[in-house]
Amino acid sequence: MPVSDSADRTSDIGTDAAETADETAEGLPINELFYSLQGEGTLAGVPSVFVRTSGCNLRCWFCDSYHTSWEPTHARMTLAEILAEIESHDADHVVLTGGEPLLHEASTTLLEALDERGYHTTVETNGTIYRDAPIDLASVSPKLESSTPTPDRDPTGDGEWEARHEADRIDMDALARLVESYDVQLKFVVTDAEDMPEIRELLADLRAVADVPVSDDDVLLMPEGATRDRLAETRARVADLAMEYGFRYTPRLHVDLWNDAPET
Ligand SMILES: C[S@@+](CC[C@H](N)C(=O)[O-])C[C@H]1O[C@@H](n2cnc3c(N)ncnc32)[C@H](O)[C@@H]1O
Ligand SMILES: Nc1nc2[nH]cc(C(=O)O)c2c(=O)[nH]1
Ligand code: SF4
Ligand SMILES: [Mg+2]
Repeated sequence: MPVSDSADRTSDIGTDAAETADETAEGLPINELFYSLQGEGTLAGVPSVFVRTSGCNLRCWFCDSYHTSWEPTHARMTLAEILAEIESHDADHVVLTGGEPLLHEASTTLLEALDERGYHTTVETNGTIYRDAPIDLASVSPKLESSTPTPDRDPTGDGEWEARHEADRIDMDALARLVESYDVQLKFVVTDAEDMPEIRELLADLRAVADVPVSDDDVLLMPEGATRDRLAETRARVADLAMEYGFRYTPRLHVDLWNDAPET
């Protein structure tokens, strides 16, 4: 269902502090809600309902969900409306994504309601926020230095977000709590070999602080690219890097199938 044109659209939200419990009653800012195939990660190919919240605490220059981060637009939906829309599709997997879905306290309430109804839940998160919720797969995509919106790569301005993004993109405590609490896949967006030393350092730091092992099997390299043309430039290089380093490769099936169309 396209929800981005709804009349109750409000202005900018969710770019600063996490939302409070008071706001839970008002539901969630939803950019889009649609049925598709999971395009990324270990569940690639699984029919799933996607719930995309709006608002993000980071600003990756390459963000393929521009209208949840750089220019957030949304309709607020109550949890009852979201659940009814999910239940109208014949799927047992739900993917909660964004934007950054864990900014919102109400994401926990939604996940609890989905769990009660027997859904498998995947949460797509940048790994900077921990919440205690029934999450079957935490699909964590920590952001590398190559994601930072430097002035030459800023899609809207002159690098105004560079320092804040750089300061906030890794929170080792939140990452450790996520890997300790949930089944996790660590899904790194990779462009070329320059990304690899940082991935190895991040894994070493995480393994030093986390109380559970972090297997290379749970580390996925995903080619950077929001369009078929861009993926054609990055995917073979990233596949080679996965083989060289012994990590997994994940495709972006939805980009192959539907390019950059909304609600896919
Ligand atoms: C839009 S994000 C929303 C969830 C969360 N904010 C995050 O970044 O993980 C969903 C997924 O798309 C990935 N992504 C965003 N832009 C991308 C791009 N241009 N190429 C490849 N992956 C991208 C993110 O890394 C993340 O795994
Ligand atoms: N088909 C499809 N699969 C996805 N897996 C993760 C996505 C996301 O944006 O979080 C995504 C998405 O946007 N579309
Ligand atoms: S963290 Fe996710 S939603 Fe936020 S800007 Fe980066 S890719 Fe986009
Ligand atoms: Mg996507």
